[in-house]
Amino acid sequence: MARLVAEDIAVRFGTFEALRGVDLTAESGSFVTLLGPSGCGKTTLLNVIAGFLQPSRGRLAVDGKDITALPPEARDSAMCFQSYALFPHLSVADNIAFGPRQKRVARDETVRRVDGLVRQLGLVDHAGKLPNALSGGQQQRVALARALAVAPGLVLFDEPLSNLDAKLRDQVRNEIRALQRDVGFTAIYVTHDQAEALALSDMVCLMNKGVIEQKGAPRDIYFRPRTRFVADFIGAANLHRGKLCGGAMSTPLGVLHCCHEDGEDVEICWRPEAARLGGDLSGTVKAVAFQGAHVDVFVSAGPETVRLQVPGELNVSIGDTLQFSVPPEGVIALEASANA
Ligand SMILES: Nc1ncnc2c1ncn2[C@@H]1O[C@H](COP(=O)(O)OP(=O)(O)OP(=O)(O)O)[C@@H](O)[C@H]1O
Repeated sequence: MARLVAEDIAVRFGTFEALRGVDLTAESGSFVTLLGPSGCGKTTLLNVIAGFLQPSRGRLAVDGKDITALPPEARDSAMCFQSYALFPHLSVADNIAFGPRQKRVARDETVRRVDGLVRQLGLVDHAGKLPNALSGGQQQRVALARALAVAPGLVLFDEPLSNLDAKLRDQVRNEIRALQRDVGFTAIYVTHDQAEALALSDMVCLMNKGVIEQKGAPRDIYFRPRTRFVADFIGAANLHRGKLCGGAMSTPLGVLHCCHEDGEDVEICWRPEAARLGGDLSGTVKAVAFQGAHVDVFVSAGPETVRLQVPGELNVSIGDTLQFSVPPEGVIALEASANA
C-alpha cells in the first residue's frame, strides 16, 4: 500500500490551466475519489499521478519518495480504464498475466496471482476465453484483475463503471471496495457520479475548474458543504441568499433560522431531508414524486421552489398548501467560492 502526496500540482495546455495548485494526500490503504463535472480536471490529475502527463508545476511523492519525474512503468501504480483496454487476441488469463510477465515476475508467482484473481473476481469459467466472448461486467472484472496482477501499491481508476448498467455498476462497485480492503491497495478513483463517490470513498475530492474546491470524508462534504458549488453538486440543496439578522433570514416561504453570524449578503442552504412537517414555513405543492420510503415534494412560494423529503406515507397533492419547518441546525451558511 502506498501513501501518495501531491503538492501544488499545475497543468497547462497552451494558455489553458487545466489544474491549479492541487494538493492531495491519499493515506496508505485509503479510497480517494476525484469527483466533479465534465472538464474539471479529474482525468488530467489522474494522468499526472499515473505519470502519463508531466505537471508544469508541483511535486508528487509516494511513501516519501519523489516520483514526479518517473515514467509510468517505474511507478508503483496501475491504471484501470473505462474502456477496459483489454488485449483482444489474448485470453482472459493471459490478459491478467501480461503485467507480471512484463515485470519479469517469476512464473510460479504469476500463475499464483492469476489463479487468485480469477477466483476472487468470479472469472473461473472464463479464464480461457477471449475478451470479446465476455459481457461488459466480465470485461470490467478482467480489466480490474489485470491492474491488480502487478500487485501495485496504488490503483488508479478512470470511471471504470460508466459502461455498465445501474445494477451491475452497484455490484462491481462493491466488489472493487471489498477487493481493495482484502488485497490492500490505495485507490484513486475518478467519477462524475456523486452517489458512487459517497458510497465508495474514505475521502472525496470535489473538483471545480481545475482546483479541488473541497475535500473530506463523504459525511463532511455532504453535511458541511463550504460553497454553493459543493452543496449543489453533492446531493440536493435548497439555497437562499439574503440578509441574516439575529440569525433569521426572510424568504418567500417564511423566516428561516440558522446558527451563523449575521451578514448582508449571506447564502444559506438546507437539505431536503432536514425539513419537518408543520411549522412557520409554507408554500404550494407544485410536484410530488413518490419514492417508496419517502416522497419528494416540490413546494413554491413567490419565485422560490424548494424540495422537501417527507415520509412515504404522507398523502399530499399538487395545489395543497404545506406547512413545514427547518431546524436551525439543518441550515448551513455557505462561503463564496474562490473559484466562481
Ligand atoms: N491534451 C489536451 N490539450 C488541451 N486541453 C486539454 C487536454 N486534455 C484535457 N484538456 C482540457 O482540460 C480540461 C480538463 O480535462 P479532463 O479530461 O481532466 O476533465 P475531466 O474532469 O476528466 O472531464 P470528463 O469527466 O469529461 O472526463 C478540459 O477543459 C479539457 O478540454
